[in-house]
Amino acid sequence: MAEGLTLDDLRIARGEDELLRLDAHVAPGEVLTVMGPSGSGKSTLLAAVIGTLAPAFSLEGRVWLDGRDITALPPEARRVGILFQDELLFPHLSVGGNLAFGLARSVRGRAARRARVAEALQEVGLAGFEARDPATLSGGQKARVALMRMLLSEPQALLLDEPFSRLDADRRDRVREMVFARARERALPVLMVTHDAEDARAAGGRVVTLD
Ligand SMILES: Nc1ncnc2c1ncn2[C@@H]1O[C@H](COP(=O)(O)OP(=O)(O)OP(=O)(O)O)[C@@H](O)[C@H]1O
Repeated sequence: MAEGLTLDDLRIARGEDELLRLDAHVAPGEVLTVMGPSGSGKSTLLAAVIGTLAPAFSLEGRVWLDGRDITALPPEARRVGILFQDELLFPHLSVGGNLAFGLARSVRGRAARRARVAEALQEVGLAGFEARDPATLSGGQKARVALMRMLLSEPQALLLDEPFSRLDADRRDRVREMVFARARERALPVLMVTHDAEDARAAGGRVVTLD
């Protein structure tokens, strides 16, 4: 199997009703945008890829990631990162605590972990924000922390579920560019669900529409 994310004749049904069918390969560094009306199954598709599909649904076909068949793996073993519309930062942890939570176990030792968190904050223009309470951040700052928390877990693919829709227009452009640039640098395949044609245009890749 090729590098990247492959949805190999994926079919999701609820009882007798087929909700969606998709056959697609997303190469490393490429963005595939999925559009479609409300209820067409966009979030359900992402749930199938991260491994959190509700029991009401059945799944056929396979999901491959960098040559591994991840279809039946538990979510934490898949190495797929996701960003949602809501950043979902842990409110009881500091910014640094949120990032340390995401940090891959392979980074060992207190000093090394601290350094990696500091570097991540620096990378998104938030140097020195370790002790801040997430509640005191702007929407764009929260989005950047969520992005780095996800990347620190060293995913091999990135899923985006309307991640920019809560941001105001100005921040949306900057955060979007930051997310796509990081994904390209790390050669991550990206699967993005959105209602926003501007997201699709900025991603620059192929668009599939669910009906
Ligand atoms: N846990 C669940 N159990 C049963 N049916 C569900 C469940 N979650 C969603 N559905 C149904 O599955 C269909 C697809 O839902 P989904 O959330 O994937 O759509 P969507 O395209 O993401 O919609 P939106 O654009 O509004 O977010 C809908 O008919 C929805 O009601």
